[in-house]
Amino acid sequence: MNVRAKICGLTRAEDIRGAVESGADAVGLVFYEPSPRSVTAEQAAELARYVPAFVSLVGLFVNPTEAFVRNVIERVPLDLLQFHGDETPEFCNQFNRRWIKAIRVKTDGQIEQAFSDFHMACGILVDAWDPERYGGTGQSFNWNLIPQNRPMPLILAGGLSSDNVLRAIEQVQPWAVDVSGGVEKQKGIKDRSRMFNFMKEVRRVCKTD
Ligand SMILES: O=C(O)c1ccccc1N[C@@H]1O[C@H](COP(=O)(O)O)[C@@H](O)[C@H]1O
Repeated sequence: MNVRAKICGLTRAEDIRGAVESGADAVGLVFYEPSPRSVTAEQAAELARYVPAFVSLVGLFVNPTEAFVRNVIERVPLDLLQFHGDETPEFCNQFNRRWIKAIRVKTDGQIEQAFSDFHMACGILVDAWDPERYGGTGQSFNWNLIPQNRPMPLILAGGLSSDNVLRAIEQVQPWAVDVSGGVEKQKGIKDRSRMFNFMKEVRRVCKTD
C-alpha cells in the first residue's frame, strides 16, 4: 500500500525544510487568522521558496471571502486549496485551482454526502468535529464512520501522530494522511524528530505489502 502524507500548519522555513527532508509529499500553510499557525500571504510567498519540485504546496482556508483567496493565490504558488470550513461546492470550484474539502465528522452518512456534494474535489479530507474550532484540534474521531466504498481519494486527519498513524492506516486504508499538532513541540512550531518519526511510521506501512 502506498499512502501519501501532508504535514500542515508550517510557519518557519526550517520546518518546511524538515518536513521535506522527512519525506512528506505535501506541506500545508494555514490562511486563517484565529489559528496559531496562521501565515500572511507575504510570509507564505517566502516559505514557498523552500518547497522543491514534486512536493505539493497546499493552502488551507476556513470560510474565506472570494477576494481573500484570490489575493493569496495571486501571491503564493499554491498547488492545491484546502477548504476547511462551511464552504459550498460552488465556492470551492471557482478559482481554477485543484482543491480538497475537509469534513468535520460527527454523524453517520456525512462522508457519503460529501462524496456526492463535493464530487468536483480532488479529495475529501476527514477530520474530527469540535463545537468550537474548525480544525487543528489534535483530536481524532470514530474511524468506523468512514465508509469502505469511496468514489474519490480520502485523506485522513485529526489527532494523528507517530503513535497512532500506523494503526490508522491499517484500519482506514486512506489515500493520504494529514498531520499538524501531532508533530509539533508547541503550536505552530514543528518538531523535526516528530516529523521524521511520523513519516517513518507512514513509510513502514508502505513496506509491509
Ligand atoms: O491547524 C490549524 O490551526 C487549523 C485551523 C483551522 C482548520 C484546520 C486546521 N488544521 C487542520 O486540521 C486537521 C487536523 O489537525 P491535527 O493533526 O488534529 O492537529 C489537519 O488537516 C490540519 O491541517
